[in-house]
Amino acid sequence: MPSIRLRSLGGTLIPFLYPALSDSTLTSVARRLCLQRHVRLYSRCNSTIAYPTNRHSASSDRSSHLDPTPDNYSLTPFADRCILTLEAGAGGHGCVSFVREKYIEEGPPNGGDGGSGGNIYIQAVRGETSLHKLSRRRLVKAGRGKNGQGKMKGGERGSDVLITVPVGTVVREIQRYDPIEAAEEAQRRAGWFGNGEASEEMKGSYRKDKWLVFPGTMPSELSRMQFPALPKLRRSHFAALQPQAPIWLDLDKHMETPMLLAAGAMGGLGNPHFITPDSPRPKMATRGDEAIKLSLQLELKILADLGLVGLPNAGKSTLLRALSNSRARVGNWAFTTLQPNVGTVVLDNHKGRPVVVKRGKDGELKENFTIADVPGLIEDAHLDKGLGLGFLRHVERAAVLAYVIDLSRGNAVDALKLLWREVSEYEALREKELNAETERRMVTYRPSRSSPQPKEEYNGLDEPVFNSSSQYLPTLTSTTISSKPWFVVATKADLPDTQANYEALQKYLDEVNSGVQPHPSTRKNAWKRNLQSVPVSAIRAEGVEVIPQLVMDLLVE
Ligand SMILES: Nc1nc2c(ncn2[C@@H]2O[C@H](COP(=O)(O)OP(=O)(O)OP(=O)(O)O)[C@@H](O)[C@H]2O)c(=O)[nH]1
Ligand SMILES: [Mg+2]
Repeated sequence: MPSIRLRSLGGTLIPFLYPALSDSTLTSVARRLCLQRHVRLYSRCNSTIAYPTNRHSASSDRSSHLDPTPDNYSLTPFADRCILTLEAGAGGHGCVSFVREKYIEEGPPNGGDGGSGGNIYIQAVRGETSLHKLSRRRLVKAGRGKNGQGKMKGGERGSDVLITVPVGTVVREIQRYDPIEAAEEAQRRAGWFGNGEASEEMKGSYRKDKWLVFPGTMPSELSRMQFPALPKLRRSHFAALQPQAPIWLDLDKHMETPMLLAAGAMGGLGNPHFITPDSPRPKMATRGDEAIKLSLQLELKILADLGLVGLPNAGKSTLLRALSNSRARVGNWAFTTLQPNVGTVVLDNHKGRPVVVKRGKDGELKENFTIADVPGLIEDAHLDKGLGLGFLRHVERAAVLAYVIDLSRGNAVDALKLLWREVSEYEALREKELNAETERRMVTYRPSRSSPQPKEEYNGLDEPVFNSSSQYLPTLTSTTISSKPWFVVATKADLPDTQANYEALQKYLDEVNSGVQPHPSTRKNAWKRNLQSVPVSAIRAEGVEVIPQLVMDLLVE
């Protein structure tokens, strides 16, 4: 089949898009893009794209992928925020039991200890993409330890629970109830904790919530029974592995092993623990401890390499389909996309030489990169109009941003400025939020494993303790949006009368490059090295070939 360089279809010259630009201007665009390779790509694309006479035969698969019917899409349940309550496992009760054997009339005590409660772990794993399962679950409880049994049998440990989350999840603590800390606090307030010993008052009293007695003990007998002092509060040895309170984790990497969030409580003590010379057959055991409860907020911020930002109906999802195997929904109306879509662009198709080869910053050969497509932004999105702003957090952490501009709808330069205005507003909002959060974290309340304070120093107020060390503070900011590398994808370039719009857009970017025009974000440290616009027809997959190389070049910056 002959390959056709220029062909008129519906008044549009194909390929590629703007033949007027193809010889002189295109070479200069390519130079601007530092894309000598791309010229090859362009020219290869020009010389190899061949349109069959019947457009719908050979290319029907491809075109139906890029211009699908509105119902041809895959929709996976998605949630990017959720609040979870975690309850580590409570401890099992200790057992009151005695040896019963022939010829041993009153056997010694042999009640086993209760098992400790299960732990709750978290792990960020690559395969997960959404928090929807957790948002439905709301309460996560680890297993309770089993009770101890006779013959000195200790109770089994409660079952652990593992929460798996997508890579990119940020975990923040909202509330915490630590029974040990609460008990220590209560003791301190009551003045029992002067020298770390329980006072005489605590001895001899029966507390239903702490003690278990031999079954069948009569109330009258109970009142005569002498109870020893309650054993010291114990933390499970796992508790040392819990993250520092208040929890703030940024799980931005795949984790090989789970991380402990909440350790289970200790089990109660069996009756042999309470043997004294005066009471060789104690009829009491302690109940298992209550476990820690945490309320956490989980927020997913997708970690894609390229984020697509654009007005509704600009063609973002079509572009994503053209670059990857994504089945994002496409439709000729605003807000077709209601939740973020992530697609993966495979650079090495494993058919001979890789299409694009680049080593990442860490020297690792990159075989693919990911693209996040989010709902469109509209004017005044920062005033909570439309959907896009709420979803901008998913492109906030993308390494490179692509502003997708529809060339067939109004002035492309105005559209780009509008997008930047909204993105800048979002950035300002985020900065405020981060500052407030940093302040909040600089003032932390008494850490959970604090040693009891001497009585005279304790003034009875819940006074915040200033945490002068910042070593536990995680890095709060990723790169600000305006300082990320970015470029413009000018879509729908196949439509008539779009060429002038594209030229004006590129002229504007050149002027920003050279400093004649201010950066559209109006920020000081905004990125403006080699600003470029790439004209494409996503619906025909024309011109999109240069994007992977361009992204890879910018990723290494
Ligand atoms: N002619 C032409 N039409 C396109 C092109 N890209 C997208 N379209 C059409 O533009 C319409 C909108 O495309 P989408 O990809 O859904 O746009 P979007 O930016 O994802 O829209 P929202 O999800 O609503 O923000 C669809 O009817 C597409 O077929 C293109 O390059 N050329
Ligand atoms: Mg879309």
